[in-house]
Amino acid sequence: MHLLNLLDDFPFVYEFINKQNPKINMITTDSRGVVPGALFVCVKGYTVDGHDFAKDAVKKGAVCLLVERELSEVDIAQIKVKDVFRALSYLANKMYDYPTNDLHTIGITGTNGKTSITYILEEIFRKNKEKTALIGTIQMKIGDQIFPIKNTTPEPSYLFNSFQTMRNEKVDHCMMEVSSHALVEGRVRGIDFDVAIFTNLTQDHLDYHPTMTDYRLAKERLFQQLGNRYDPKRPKYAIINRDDSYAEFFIDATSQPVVTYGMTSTSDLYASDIQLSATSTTFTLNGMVDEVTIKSKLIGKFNVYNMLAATATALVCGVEIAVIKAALEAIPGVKGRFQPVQTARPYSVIVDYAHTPDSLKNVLETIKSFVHGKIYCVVGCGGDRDKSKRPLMAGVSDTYSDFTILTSDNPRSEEPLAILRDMEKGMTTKRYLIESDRKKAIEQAIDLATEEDVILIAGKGHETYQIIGNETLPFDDYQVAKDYLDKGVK
Ligand SMILES: CC(=O)N[C@H]1[C@@H](OP(=O)(O)OP(=O)(O)OC[C@H]2O[C@@H](n3ccc(=O)[nH]c3=O)[C@H](O)[C@@H]2O)O[C@H](CO)[C@@H](O)[C@@H]1O[C@H](C)C(=O)N[C@@H](C)C(=O)N[C@H](CCC(=O)O)C(=O)O
Ligand SMILES: Nc1ncnc2c1ncn2[C@@H]1O[C@H](COP(=O)(O)OP(=O)(O)OP(=O)(O)O)[C@@H](O)[C@H]1O
Ligand SMILES: N[C@H](CCC[C@H](N)C(=O)O)C(=O)O
Ligand SMILES: [Mg+2]
Repeated sequence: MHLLNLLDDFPFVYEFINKQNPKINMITTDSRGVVPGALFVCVKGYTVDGHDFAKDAVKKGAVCLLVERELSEVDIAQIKVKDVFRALSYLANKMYDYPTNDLHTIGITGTNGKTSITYILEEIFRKNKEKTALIGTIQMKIGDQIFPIKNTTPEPSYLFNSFQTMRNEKVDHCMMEVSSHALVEGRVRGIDFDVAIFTNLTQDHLDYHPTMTDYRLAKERLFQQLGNRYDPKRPKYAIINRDDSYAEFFIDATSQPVVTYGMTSTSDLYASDIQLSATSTTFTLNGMVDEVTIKSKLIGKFNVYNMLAATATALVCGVEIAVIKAALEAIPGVKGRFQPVQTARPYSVIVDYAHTPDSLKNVLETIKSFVHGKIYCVVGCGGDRDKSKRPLMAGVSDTYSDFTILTSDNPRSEEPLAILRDMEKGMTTKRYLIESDRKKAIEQAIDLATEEDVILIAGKGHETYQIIGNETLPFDDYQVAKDYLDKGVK
């Protein structure tokens, strides 16, 4: 597409510097990804300013810049706007030909459960013989093709480009996690979501959002955006966890039809007769469907909520309940979410991604409901992230497990022991030790465990790295535990 074409109905105030009409092949916010014919968007980041990379971009063949200030040192076309992010989502949407207008897109927001729900929905839609795509914390997937991802919710040029590929590949449903950061930064503006799901809201990211109210308002934006583009053939739905104490805010935030889920009959879709065990979860679905019993391999009450969200979504998308039941009963689990480490030992080791006080509490409560021995919890908190959750997470571990090993998560730029001292403030008993080396911490927990105990290794789930300082080192909780368990040591 030529630049003038891209700009012909540009709805923002702008200044056209070095007016030219080059052909644009792609849009990117990262100079390192520029190819000849690129439009390079200069983003003022938290750490560096993209405007400083404009010259690099030009050297690599960029033919146009989207800027917030005029750059006198380059002589290619520049579009100067007040807010590059706003302009970026508009231009990327147009450049890739409004891909979500023809792609069923499901957005999921909330503190916990987003990744889990994308995979449950993938299983359901695939059982329904559909082609799926998903975007989230672990990866982006189009059919069976896997693409690495930097953020849970990527920035608009990457997103709309990916949506175009999905549309070309005839994807029926794309499920994507929508983080609160993405909503604040406008990464998802212009996406025509068919369904927006709210899972829950509990403390996290208070480094980024000043208060819980700001955090909630960020998440509400997904529901305000729902139905911004009206298409009578594409009805919109907001799927909301009625049991969450913030549910009413999300119901009020949308003017589209609302479907609620929960564990009482006040919800449109609800679960009853919930039976939890170490290897399966059984419950009955009611409300939108005639009583249907589900026996799933997904463990814990929180996963019943995730299955309810996915079921309500699949129902409004027209999937038969028999197909949904078959999928819920088939899905083996989600990587790094309540994932047991395969071992012949007489105790269990579970790897989980709980990195908030609420998710840790849920997971430990679940283990408590079936454990016969003791619970050992290996847990840390990420550096350069919400500091106020550190003592809370340690306190949860102290309350719900028998023994805690406080260790490093991804310390990033922080001193590992300083993070652990913050966590230690939440411990009220002496049933813990501190070991900043995560490998040693996992091995110590295994050394301590005896018959019928459960070790929970929390916080890093699927992650295959550990970020210490500026280095990203290989590290995989599952593999570290498995290697030690397999060594024949006790
Ligand atoms: C706080 C935050 O959201 N930061 C995001 C932000 O980073 P930043 O502002 O520091 O960017 P920067 O490094 O200063 O760079 C500014 C610009 O210069 C560009 N640049 C930079 C270097 C270069 O050589 N050339 C170049 O063009 C960059 O591509 C960028 O466009 O823009 C970057 C590019 O899009 C993101 O990768 C980065 O996410 C970082 C990695 C991050 O950790 N974000 C987290 C907090 C986040 O967004 N998390 C949520 C999930 C939360 C959850 O669900 O739990 C998420 O959606 O991932
Ligand atoms: N519905 C839920 N309610 C509370 N906790 C949950 C729920 N689902 C999962 N969890 C817990 O939260 C952890 C993270 O789950 P998941 O990855 O699905 O959430 P997420 O919302 O994608 O997280 P992130 O914000 O990091 O992307 C799980 O490992 C589990 O401990
Ligand atoms: N999306 C979350 C993931 C946290 C995972 C935890 N392992 C950490 O690194 O803090 C974040 O960026 O805050
Ligand atoms: Mg996620």
